[in-house]
Amino acid sequence: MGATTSAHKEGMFPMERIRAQSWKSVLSGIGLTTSSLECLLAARRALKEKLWMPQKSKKEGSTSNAEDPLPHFFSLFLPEFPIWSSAGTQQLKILGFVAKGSIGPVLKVLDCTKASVFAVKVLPKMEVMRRDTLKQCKEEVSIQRQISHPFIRSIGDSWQGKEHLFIMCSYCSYGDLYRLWMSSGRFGEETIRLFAAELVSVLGYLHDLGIVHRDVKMENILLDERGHIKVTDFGLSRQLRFGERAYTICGTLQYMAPEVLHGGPYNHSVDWWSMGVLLYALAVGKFPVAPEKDHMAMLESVNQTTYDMPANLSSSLALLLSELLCRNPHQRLHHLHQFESHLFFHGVFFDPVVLQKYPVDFVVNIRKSEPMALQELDGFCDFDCDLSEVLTPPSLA
Ligand SMILES: Nc1ncnc2c1ncn2[C@@H]1O[C@H](COP(=O)(O)OP(=O)(O)OP(=O)(O)O)[C@@H](O)[C@H]1O
Repeated sequence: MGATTSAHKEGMFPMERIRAQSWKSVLSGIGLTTSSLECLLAARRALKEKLWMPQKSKKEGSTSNAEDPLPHFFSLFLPEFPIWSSAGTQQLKILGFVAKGSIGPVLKVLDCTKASVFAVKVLPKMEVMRRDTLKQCKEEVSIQRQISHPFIRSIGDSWQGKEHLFIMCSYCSYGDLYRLWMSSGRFGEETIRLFAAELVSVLGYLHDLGIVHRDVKMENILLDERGHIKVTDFGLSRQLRFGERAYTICGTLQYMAPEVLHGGPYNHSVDWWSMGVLLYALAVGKFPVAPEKDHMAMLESVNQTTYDMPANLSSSLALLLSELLCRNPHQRLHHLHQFESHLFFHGVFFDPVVLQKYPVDFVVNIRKSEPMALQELDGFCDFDCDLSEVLTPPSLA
């Protein structure tokens, strides 16, 4: 549900942006041309031959390849993804398959040297290139390395093998908010208040650093073993200097603010709109505006729909939702002090230490009765093997 999209065309007018969607222009946008992609593929083929036929090279009397230039298929992903030898991953034991990400699977692993469990996101390099998400993957790692917050999933390590990129981070045993919402339906206002306060604390922190997340949605909010949130997926995030505006149509259609759907200009306020969509769905059990086939139709729908505010919502929550789902970004709530003084948050301290003090009973109780199922991965011994052969088709479909 809710696929993430990005137009990758900052600084252009909407119609130009749409016309410029040919794959050549997309490639040039990340510094790759058609011929450089061909070079890349050739380099990859040559590399494969070299790596997969070491015996043959030795027999033919080839010397050490230590002076060879770094093949493209490695250097493209540096420095965010350093090269690890397979020996480097030997202390990692794969415990199971967690979920299917948009590009590749997420695995649960045990780091035997630290005796701790992590999640490893596995991104096939060819798929990253094919989908033009190289910049996104590198951005995800570099932004996550700059930030540290109790309600943001921390990144442990990132590296590359022959075929894949790997991002290792703290493991969130209760899955994501979307799965919880699907299994439980509407949330009570106490739980919404806590999640909303935690999310306000994260977005306030990011915005103070100039970072706009641009893909706030239930699937990108993980839950730790005490039920607290861990915001993830910084692949579409961007740092905006003071007064700077963005223009890229990106994010997840149903969560996009009208000014994003319009093609900008927009700023950090778009994250507050997305938070409004998310809280509305948690409280009401459905999205404020039904999904449409593309961003033009979605914009029309967002501009025309007057969303229902069910009578059973408290007036303070209804007020908060309407102030977040405000089409005019200048009138939308966007300052921490506006939340601190809001009726819905009466008595709430926006301090992560205080917010984390108690486990979130609602989450813990649901997860106790419905533990997360992990698919076992028999025979998965090499991190860099062909994943499609190891994972059964239904989970990767
Ligand atoms: N650290 C983690 N602990 C537990 N589960 C995780 C973790 N990271 C990711 N997941 C699970 O894997 C899913 C996909 O992860 P993630 O969102 O990082 O991948 P993605 O490829 O960026 O997907 P998308 O672009 O669709 O958001 C998450 O929705 C979540 O269910």
